[in-house]
Amino acid sequence: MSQCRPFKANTERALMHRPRRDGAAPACHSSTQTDSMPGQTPRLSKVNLYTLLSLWMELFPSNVDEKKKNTSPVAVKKTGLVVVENMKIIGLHCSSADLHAGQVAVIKHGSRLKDCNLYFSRKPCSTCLKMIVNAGVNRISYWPADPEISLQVELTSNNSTEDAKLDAKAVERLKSNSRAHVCVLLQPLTCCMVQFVEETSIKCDFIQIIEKTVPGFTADTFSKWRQEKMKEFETLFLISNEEHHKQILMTVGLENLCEDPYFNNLRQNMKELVILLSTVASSVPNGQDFGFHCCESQQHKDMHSPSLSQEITRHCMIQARLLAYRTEDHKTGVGAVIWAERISSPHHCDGTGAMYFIGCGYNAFPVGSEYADFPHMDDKQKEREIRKFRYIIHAEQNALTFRCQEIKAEERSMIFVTKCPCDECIPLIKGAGIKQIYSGDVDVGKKKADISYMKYGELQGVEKYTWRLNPSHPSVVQKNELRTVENGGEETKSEDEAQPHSVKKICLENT
Ligand SMILES: Nc1ccn([C@H]2C[C@H](O)[C@@H](COP(=O)(O)OP(=O)(O)OP(=O)(O)O)O2)c(=O)n1
Repeated sequence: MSQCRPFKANTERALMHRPRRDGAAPACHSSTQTDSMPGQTPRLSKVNLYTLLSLWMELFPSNVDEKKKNTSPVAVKKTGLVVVENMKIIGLHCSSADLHAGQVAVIKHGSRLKDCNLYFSRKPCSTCLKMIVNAGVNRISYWPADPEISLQVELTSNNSTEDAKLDAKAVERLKSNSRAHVCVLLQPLTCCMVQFVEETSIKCDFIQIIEKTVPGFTADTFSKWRQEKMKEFETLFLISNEEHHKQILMTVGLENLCEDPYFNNLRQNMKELVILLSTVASSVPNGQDFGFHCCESQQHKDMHSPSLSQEITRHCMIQARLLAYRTEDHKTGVGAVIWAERISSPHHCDGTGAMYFIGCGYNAFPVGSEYADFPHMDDKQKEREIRKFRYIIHAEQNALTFRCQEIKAEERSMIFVTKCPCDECIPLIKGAGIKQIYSGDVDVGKKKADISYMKYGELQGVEKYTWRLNPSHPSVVQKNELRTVENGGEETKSEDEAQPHSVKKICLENT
């Protein structure tokens, strides 16, 4: 039996793969979810955004401590977790060397977990589940591949497989006796979403900068990076062998999903989400030469005060890029996420080390408004009165408004925004006490009638990091030397003459 079951909130209609206690087939939504209006660009549903962020959190760059050897008798896989309260993200976590993601959430949020929805990148183990259920969470959604206590044969010995199976049984028992819904929430992506993400990723500020800087960069280069990422992520998040996947689903109590069409649909949905994540991850590539660096006037700081690692900044910017796909502005999607770095307590339980989440947002009309309430036009519309700009809340504004932690003056806090902050947002960011801005800078200095990007350049007292070629790259150093000579009034050569090809060569390895 299959039935349509609308999800609680109308903005969050979900395809719920949840085996029912009466043994019937899981509830199923036959149509594709359409969280976009006709004629609009495709948009990510909240459920899929949270799921993608949970997968991405699993890949949060590990610090040295976390890399220490796992001594558990079972193979425990690192897990990502997103905690959602009243439809707002209040936590982005991942497991550390000592603690699982669910345990981290209990330590961080305690009884505030009551009525929250949790999105795990793997089905949590019984140790975590019993505490989470006990805290009174509303719903626990998990990615239906290998669970936290791995069931993948090649990773486990005979003994540990037995322990893993015992754990899976305990989880089922906890699940059937708890008020919380423990389920798989996945929604098919809106029509053309993957194609849209690919097109917008290649046009995003970061790839545009590479394109302008690197001779010979083409769409094929991006495509190659994307294919490599896809392979890597498929190994991590999917189970290539269908039979193995079915066995895992049976063991974790998802036998209803082993039948077609549910099984095929499930695998298809999972694959598309993994492709989407790989595409977004490729849009801020981790080559050796490009990264987030302090703007020229602040460069001395870049050299002296230790800044965030490129791996972490890139990770956070990709979170912001994912958030941008929930925009309500069908021309320009922007995402923002605020993190801070704890200065006290050297013993961080979180897999994110000293970093902790403060808030996130995307550009959208005021909360609760309906599609037709406000104009959606840009500056091509002659009548200024019916343009979108006076109504839309910017990504940074939403991130600041719905933050779940205070911004502490004594700590280093940073905002990651996919686009340069505009003149409306710069005073807000500075006023909030945010210490660093990581952003795109393609529009810096742009002035339009209703939105401008003039204040960013003059902003003092906040460190500004933009995506560009490493200032210590030979070609940049040589360019600077050339400029010094120019200012000294000596004879200058053309850039091409001055830079032998071997020096200019820029590495674009996407490792
Ligand atoms: N740091 C920023 C910058 C912009 N926005 C949002 C506010 C508007 O929803 C949209 C405005 O983007 P543009 O300045 O790019 O303006 P247009 O959407 O009109 O596009 P165009 O670049 O063609 O002018 O982006 C945001 O949330 N955060």
